[in-house]
Amino acid sequence: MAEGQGRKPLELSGALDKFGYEETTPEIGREYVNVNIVDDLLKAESADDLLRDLAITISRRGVVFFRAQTNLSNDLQKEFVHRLGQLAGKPEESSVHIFPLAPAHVPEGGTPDRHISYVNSVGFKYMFEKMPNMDKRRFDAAEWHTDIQFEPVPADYTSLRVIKLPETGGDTLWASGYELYNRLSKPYQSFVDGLTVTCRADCVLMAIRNRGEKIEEGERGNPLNTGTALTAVHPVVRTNPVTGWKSIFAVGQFSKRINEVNQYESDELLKKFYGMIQDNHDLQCRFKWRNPHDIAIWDNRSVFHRATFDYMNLGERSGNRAVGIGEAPYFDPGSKSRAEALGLVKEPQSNGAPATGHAKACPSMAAGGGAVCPKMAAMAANGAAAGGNGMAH
Ligand SMILES: O=C(O)CCC(=O)C(=O)O
Ligand SMILES: [Fe+2]
Repeated sequence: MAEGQGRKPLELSGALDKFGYEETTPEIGREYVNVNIVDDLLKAESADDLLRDLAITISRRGVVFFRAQTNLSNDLQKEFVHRLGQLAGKPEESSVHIFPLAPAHVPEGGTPDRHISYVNSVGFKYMFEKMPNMDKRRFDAAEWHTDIQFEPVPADYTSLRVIKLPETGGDTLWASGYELYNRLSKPYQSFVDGLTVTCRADCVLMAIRNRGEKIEEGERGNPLNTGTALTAVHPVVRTNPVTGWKSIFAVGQFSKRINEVNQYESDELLKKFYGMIQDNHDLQCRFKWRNPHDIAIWDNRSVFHRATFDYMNLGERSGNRAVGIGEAPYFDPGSKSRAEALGLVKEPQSNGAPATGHAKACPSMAAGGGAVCPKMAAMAANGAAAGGNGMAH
C-alpha cells in the first residue's frame, strides 16, 4: 500500500476564525485581510493550531493570499512554509527544496540562498534569450504547471513573496485540479484513476546541455530527490492527504507521457487536461500583486499556476520563493472527489447532462429523453426567466 493511502483528512480547529477574509472565486483562492504572518501566526501563542488550520485552508482553497508582509524575511518565509507542511503531516525527511540550478541572477540586495528561488524578470530575460526556439507567445505567458513535478518527492506548499513590482502587469493565475477532476464524467474518472504520468524537467536539462550549467546533485529537500535525471513517475489522479480529495495531477510543462496508453492517446489526454483549464476560467483565479511583500501560498498537489510576462517595459519584477517538500504522490482508490466529499455531486440525466434546479423536481423532465417541461416552455414564451425549484409542480 502506498504511503499515505487510507490516511484520514485533517479537520479545522477553528483557530483562524477570528481573522477576516474574502474568497477570491467560489472554486479557488482566499485572501486574508489585515493579518501579519510573523506577529499573528508564527509568533502567536497558539502558533501550531493557527498554522495547521492555515495549511488545511490552503489545501482546501488551493491558494491563499496575504498583503504587504514587510517583516517576513527569507529565513522566516522558509520556516513558515516548512512548518505548514510539518503541521499538515509531511514525512520527517522532507524539508525545503533546493532548485537544481543555481539562480542565473540574484537580484540587487538579495543574498544567495539555495533554499530560495529568485523569480526575477532580469533573470528570465537572460534565460529566455539563451533558449533556442523561444517564441514570443511563450514569453508573454508562462505555461501552466505545478512546481518541481520532476522530483520523486515534489512540492506541497509553495510561498511566493513579490518584492519588486512593475507599474502594472505580472499577475499570477491559479487553477483547481480538484475541479478538473470533478468536471469529468464518472466513466471518464474511472478511466483516468490509477494511470501514471512521467514528468521531466526539460527546461533545466536544456540549460545544462546548452549553457553547461551545473546541476545540484545533493539532496534537494528529500533523500529521494538527488541525481541528474530530473525525472519522476507520478499518479495522474493524486489524492491530497490533507483534504482527502482527488485532483488531476498530469498538467503542464513537466508532464510528458501518460504511461499506460499509446503515444497518440497520451498526447490527446495531456492536451485535454491542459485545454480544460483554458476553457473553464471559473475554476481559475487571478491575483494582482499590489504592494511589495504581498505573498501567495498554494498547494501544488491540487492546483496549477501560471505567470504572466506582460510587463517587460513597465519595470523590474522580483519575487522570493520558498518551496516546501511534501510526500511522494499517491492515488488512494478509497478517496473521493471534492464534489463527492462535500455532497455537491449532481445527478446525471439519461442524456448525461447534470440535472439542476427545476429539472430535478419536474416529473416531465425527470422522465429524461430530452422531454420538455410544459410550464417552463410557457414561461419562456412569456419572456420570464425559468429557474430554481420554486417552479416545482
Ligand atoms: O512569477 C510568478 O507569477 C509565478 C512564478 C512561478 O511559477 C513560481 O513562483 O513557482
Ligand atoms: Fe511555479
